[in-house]
Amino acid sequence: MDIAKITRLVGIFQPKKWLKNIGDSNVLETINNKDGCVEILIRLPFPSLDFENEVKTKLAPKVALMKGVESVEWVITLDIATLARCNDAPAIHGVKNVIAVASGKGGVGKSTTTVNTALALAKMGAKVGIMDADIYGPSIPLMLGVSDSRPEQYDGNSMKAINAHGLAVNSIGFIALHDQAMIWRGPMASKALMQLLNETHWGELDYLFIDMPPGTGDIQLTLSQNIPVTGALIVSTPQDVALADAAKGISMFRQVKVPVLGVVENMSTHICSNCGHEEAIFGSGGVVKMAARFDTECVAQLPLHIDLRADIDAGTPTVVARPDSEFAAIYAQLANDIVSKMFFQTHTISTEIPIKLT
Ligand SMILES: Nc1ncnc2c1ncn2[C@@H]1O[C@H](COP(=O)(O)OP(=O)(O)OP(=O)(O)O)[C@@H](O)[C@H]1O
Repeated sequence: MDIAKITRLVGIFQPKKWLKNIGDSNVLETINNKDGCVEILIRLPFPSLDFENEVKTKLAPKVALMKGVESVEWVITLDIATLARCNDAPAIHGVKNVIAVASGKGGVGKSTTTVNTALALAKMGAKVGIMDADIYGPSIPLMLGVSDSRPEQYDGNSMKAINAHGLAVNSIGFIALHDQAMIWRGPMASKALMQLLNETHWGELDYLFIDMPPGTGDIQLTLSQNIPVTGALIVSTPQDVALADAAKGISMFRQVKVPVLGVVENMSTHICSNCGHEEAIFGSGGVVKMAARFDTECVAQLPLHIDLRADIDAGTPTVVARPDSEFAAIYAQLANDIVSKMFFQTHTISTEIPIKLT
């Protein structure tokens, strides 16, 4: 059996599409050969459903047909890269990459999208967390079924993130009464949220999602400037009023040089749970058009469906409650697309010694 040929085959297959620079992160780790039983170890810098699918459908059959190859075992492991943060902001202790999820308008499904996408990414093997920064409606604890929990003290001066469905979670709702948080002035709210971010012991995370407060005011602007964000995801419904606000969100992130990963169209159509009839109650095609106008793209379309609402209200989001559903598949593809986009649109940095903001 010709190991060099297998190496070449894997080499030709992967750097073209999967890596900007093969020297950046060696995807092909080793090939072991024991009497025709080949073990191919691949190390990916981000979780990828697409890569696994292509290995299975395109590469594996070619290797299996090679002379002298009796059997092949593919081992795909993750060694998630730390990517450049906007404005070179200092890192959050233990956190490799930060994804801000924002919406211009409230109630469009930003938290629902955050929770399901984070869970989908965790299912793909990444270590994921969520910080609920939505002072106007901190709903993440409820959505993950941990609203009665409280973060424990850690090290005397920080709190330990709660574990919910395998995610590390902390919420402004755990530490401030809802009515109290809502009336905070801009600087007070931003300070409290930065404290929550930096004084939480997140553990080792590959990706931390930040569920931002809706809107594009002072608080949101200050947060986008101070949080070491790798990329931002915008959520909108296809309705004109929501789109106008989502466009303001894109402009806000661009102003502070945060790369926008794309726009999720939530409540794209309504699917009747009785007859399956699909209707574009908020209009159709709005997000695709708006995203194109702002030189970004619509990264996913989720319908308005009773299961998505009922699952999350019960504290078991759809990705967990119905892992084989079409909705779970859409969130998995969304998670897949944003992490690969982040990887390709920026550069890898070393995991530096983090400096805490106070
Ligand atoms: N695709 C969907 N299908 C059905 N219900 C949905 C969908 N997306 C969101 N919802 C429901 O709509 C309500 C608002 O969603 P969510 O809290 O995620 O919005 P939000 O944008 O985070 O709101 P806020 O502005 O309060 O932060 C929730 O009850 C949620 O369950």
